Amino acid sequence: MTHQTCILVGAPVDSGKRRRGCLMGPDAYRTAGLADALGDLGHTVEDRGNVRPAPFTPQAHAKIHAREETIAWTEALAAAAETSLRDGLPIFLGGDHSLSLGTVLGAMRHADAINRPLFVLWLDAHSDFHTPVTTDSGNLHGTPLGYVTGRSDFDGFPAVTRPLPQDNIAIIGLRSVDTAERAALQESSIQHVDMREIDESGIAKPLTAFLERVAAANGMLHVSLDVDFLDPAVAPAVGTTVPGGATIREGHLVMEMLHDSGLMTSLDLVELNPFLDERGRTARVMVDLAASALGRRVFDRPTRAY
Ligand SMILES: NC(=[NH2+])NCCC[C@H](N)C(=O)O
Ligand SMILES: [Mn+2]
Ligand SMILES: [Mn+2]
Repeated sequence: MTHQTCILVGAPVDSGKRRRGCLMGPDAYRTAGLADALGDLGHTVEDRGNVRPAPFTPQAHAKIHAREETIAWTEALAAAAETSLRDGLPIFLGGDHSLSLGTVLGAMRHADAINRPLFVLWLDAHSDFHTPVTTDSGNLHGTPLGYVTGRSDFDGFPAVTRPLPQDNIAIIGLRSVDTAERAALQESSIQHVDMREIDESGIAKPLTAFLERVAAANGMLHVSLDVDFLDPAVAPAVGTTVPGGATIREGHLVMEMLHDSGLMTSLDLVELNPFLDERGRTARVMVDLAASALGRRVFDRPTRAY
């Protein structure tokens, strides 16, 4: 695809779980050379710096960690997502996965405004489909898909007036799903692809099926890439490692196919915890994956029509 305006939006959200460190993510991506990698592909790159939440008053909760802070981030990031989507292809530099409560909400508002359906591709070991009531951990990074699909009990968060249809979501890479999430997911019409299915059929098959649905609906496509989608052997800098994840090549194949499809309209890079990294190697892997999603390739291939 042709040259795009890539807008880097720092989202140093660290409130979605108890282990600190994701707030350093945006600067780790900058240090690992994300802007140059995209610029080298011929794109215009605009770094808008980091979003900041409006002031909030923390309250004590028996169960939910940092609820008010996460609400403030959700509002700020929804606004940033809506604005940046008007100007180009935003890449949100996380930050933990609770940032996607905001980025997906903003993408939903933008899609509504231009009257196109929004689709979401969730690349993750986890389904992040909890609500503040079903969560065992109290960590809101496990809830963004619950929130945007309109599940109940997100009191105090911006209202989700037109929920994202479950049919418009695919989760690929699953290998850690809590009991309450599993029940809800199996009752839902979310396309959910676990590691076994990837092992048996290859990752391209379920991804192709999803991209065909996006293309047929002339959809916008928000991609949310959690570091723990990858195997911890190749991407150790994440607080919620689960063995048996995607290989580097599976990660690149997904990104290359996304680029070939021409469908991706926004991207989250989430859960990088530079405090847990080994000399920046996970940050560099994530930058390389983003570059593949924006057109870096070994050889040109005939484009596949979806
Ligand atoms: N974005 C993530 N890394 N989510 C992990 C969630 C893990 C677990 N399901 C929980 O709710 O606590
Ligand atoms: Mn996640
Ligand atoms: Mn995860």
